Amino acid sequence: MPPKPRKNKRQAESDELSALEQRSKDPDAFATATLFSELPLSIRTQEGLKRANFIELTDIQRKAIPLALAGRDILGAAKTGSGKTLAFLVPILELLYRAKWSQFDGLGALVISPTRELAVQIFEVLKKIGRQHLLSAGLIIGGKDLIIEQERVNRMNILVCTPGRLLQHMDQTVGFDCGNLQLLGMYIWPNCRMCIDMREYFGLKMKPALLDEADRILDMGFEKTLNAIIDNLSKQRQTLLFSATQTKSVRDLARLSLKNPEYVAVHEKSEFSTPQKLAQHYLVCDLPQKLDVLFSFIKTHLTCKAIVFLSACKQVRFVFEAFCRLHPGVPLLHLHGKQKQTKRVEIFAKFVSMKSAFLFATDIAARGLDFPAVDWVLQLDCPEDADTYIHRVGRTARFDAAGQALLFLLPSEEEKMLELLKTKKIPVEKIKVRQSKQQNVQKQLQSLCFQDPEIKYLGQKAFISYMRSVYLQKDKSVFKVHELPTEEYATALGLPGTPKIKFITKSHAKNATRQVPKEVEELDSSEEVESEVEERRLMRKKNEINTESSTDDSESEGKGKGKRQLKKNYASKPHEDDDVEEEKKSKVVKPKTKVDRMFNRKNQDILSVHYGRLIDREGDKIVANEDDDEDNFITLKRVNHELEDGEEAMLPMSKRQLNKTKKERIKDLPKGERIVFDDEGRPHQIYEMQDEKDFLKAGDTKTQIRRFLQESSEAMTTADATDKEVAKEKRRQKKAERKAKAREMEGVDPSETYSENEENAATIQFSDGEPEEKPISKTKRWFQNDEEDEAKTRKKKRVLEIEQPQTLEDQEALALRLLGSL
Ligand SMILES: Nc1ncnc2c1ncn2[C@@H]1O[C@H](COP(=O)(O)OP(=O)(O)OP(=O)(O)O)[C@@H](O)[C@H]1O
Repeated sequence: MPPKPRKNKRQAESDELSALEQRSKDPDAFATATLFSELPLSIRTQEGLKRANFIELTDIQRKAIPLALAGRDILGAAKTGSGKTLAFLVPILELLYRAKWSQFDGLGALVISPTRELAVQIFEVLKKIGRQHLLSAGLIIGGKDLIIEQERVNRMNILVCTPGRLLQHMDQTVGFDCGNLQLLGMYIWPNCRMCIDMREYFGLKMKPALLDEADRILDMGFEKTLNAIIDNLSKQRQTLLFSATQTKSVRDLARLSLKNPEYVAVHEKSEFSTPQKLAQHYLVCDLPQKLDVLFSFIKTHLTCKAIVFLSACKQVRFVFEAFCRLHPGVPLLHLHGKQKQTKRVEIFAKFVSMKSAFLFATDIAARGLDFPAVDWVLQLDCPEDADTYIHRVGRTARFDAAGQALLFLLPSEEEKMLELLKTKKIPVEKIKVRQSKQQNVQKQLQSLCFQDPEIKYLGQKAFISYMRSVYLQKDKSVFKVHELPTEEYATALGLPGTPKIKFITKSHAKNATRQVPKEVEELDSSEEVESEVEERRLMRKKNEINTESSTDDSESEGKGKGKRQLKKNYASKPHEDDDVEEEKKSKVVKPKTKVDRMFNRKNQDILSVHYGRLIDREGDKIVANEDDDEDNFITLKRVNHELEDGEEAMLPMSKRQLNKTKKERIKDLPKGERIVFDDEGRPHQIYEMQDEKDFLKAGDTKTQIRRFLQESSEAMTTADATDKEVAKEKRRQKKAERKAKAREMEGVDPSETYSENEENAATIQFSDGEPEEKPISKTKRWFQNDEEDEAKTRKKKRVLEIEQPQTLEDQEALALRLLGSL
């Protein structure tokens, strides 16, 4: 008897699996493979890859996939854009398929991504190549409906997720079980303190797991999260770890953590660690000229697609908002960690789909994200280190494409940064800006700041954020905060004055007067970063006119002495505030008038109001006292240098306020008042006491009491009469309605008679100037005629007058009459 076709199919599948199993045992046999079709992959995977247009293997894929299919742990290193995602997604699909994984086996593979964008991206690739498989896959990232996820998560075989959300499900979702997990994929980025934690995790706790890209973004909070996640997972896993940067850390990871891992490094023929088709340039430019050069670049590259990296969210916001108002002639976008997740994903998708656009971004966009066809990567602010540089430029020249990169360096950064790049084998070529092509946007920015307090506020925050980011950089040989021309930079941003930045409290002043600390870690928690916005130039002008002295200033001068001393010691000459210097030299307190103080206060108000009103443009979140660092979840750029919450003064404050302690400031806050509202909604103080003299003007107390009683009783009588009238009217209306209803029941058209309120019973239409009364009636349909109307009325009028039956006989008679009438 011939076998049933279904059995045939099953048999064929099982034959295929055993053949694949057999072929996978010798990974060396695929050392020269160039196509996916040459690898021992199932027909389903082959089909998925073909449909997604993945035909040829990249180097890392050729080396890593056969090893992973043979069940080996892998530590891979390959340049950005070299196709590492497929190098771990293909084995996930294949290994689960070979294990005949079904919906009843639960979760088989987990890919943990540090950023939601990256998770979305991986999931998209997985969907493409896995469409022929019967496995279920889900994306669980923060910012989505947890309940919906909870309903589905238990049915998934592969999950791509972010760590926080995964842990949430582990804690809260009933039945969520990772005990059967075969593969764990994770983006762990070395070259940071997280790597040290990761080494411990993998070295001491983890058995083979599937990992992808080691790097930096994970924050300290992740340490605990990861710990908790790992505890929940099964111990039977396979590890594949990939990194774009071949750091010692990755090798350490291999030595310490994995059992006999294969170290797969893809060294292209070129001796450089960045893609061959990537042309890399740098230019040296003074800080105040940076925006001019950037704007000129945009104006001369209107058809390009580019990413501009800046060091802080607030800088991104300022440059984006300001440049949007300057209308450069190309779409501008911005992406940073303070935006809501949905907005970030939306912007990401928008930029992906655009042909020409400039995206201003923080390092949130530097790693892992695959923006197709990016022509240029500009680094307006110097990257933290050479690895960050590699990741940033890796957003262009991806896979087979060509790309260009331009790094902006300050004169003080040039020498050391170039050294760093050289040690990492990154070839960069110096270029010069053609002065004839350079535009000056300083005047436009100044006028923007003058017209729009929001822009001014953002500019001030951008200034402070930039300064802070430079100050917090670990490599002080590259980043020299004291060499920055602060005043010129503030002017270049269009600001009317230089926001004052002090990096230390009075308590720290004595120690700090000697030298600038080399490492920021040395500073203890009492360290304070203060920001104060001063309209110095305007104030100076006003002071010249008016010479009235002010006690306010002398006070703040005295109190602020320590800080100024500090400033002197910290800041280099160009950084020094001219006004402060002048004041010090003359030892005379500059006078300030009442008007000046009012102006100052008024301006502060404007800023506060605008700060509060700052638009939630494109989903940006503005949180008071928030840090400049990226999204808490994904980044902690310099973990050890984190400033304490609230250290940065967000709202502009007067000097006197700044010199007060927190307690004193709270004391100064206005006390609340109790207010009562009358019937008309007018506010009144709870006790409105009148002055006695004024009170007696209206007569003595007794007379006033009598008058009050009389007036009150009169008012009450009038109110009583009105109430009665209203009640009477209501009764009359009700009566009329009842009567109308009764007539209707009797079959009489209520419009034929006038009710007591006859004017309400009919609508009045005007024709030929004469009012004409027309009874309300339903508009006739197109198929109705007058005869039908009459018939209806006749039918309605056939009402049986029935007397209430008293006895059984009466009821019988009534029944007969009713029957007879039908
Ligand atoms: N075999 C292939 N054939 C064609 N295109 C490929 C292939 N492998 C990867 N790509 C494409 O190359 C680009 C980069 O791939 P991928 O994002 O996996 O690189 P990566 O090494 O993970 O980069 P990064 O280190 O920046 O995260 C993607 O657009 C991807 O679609």
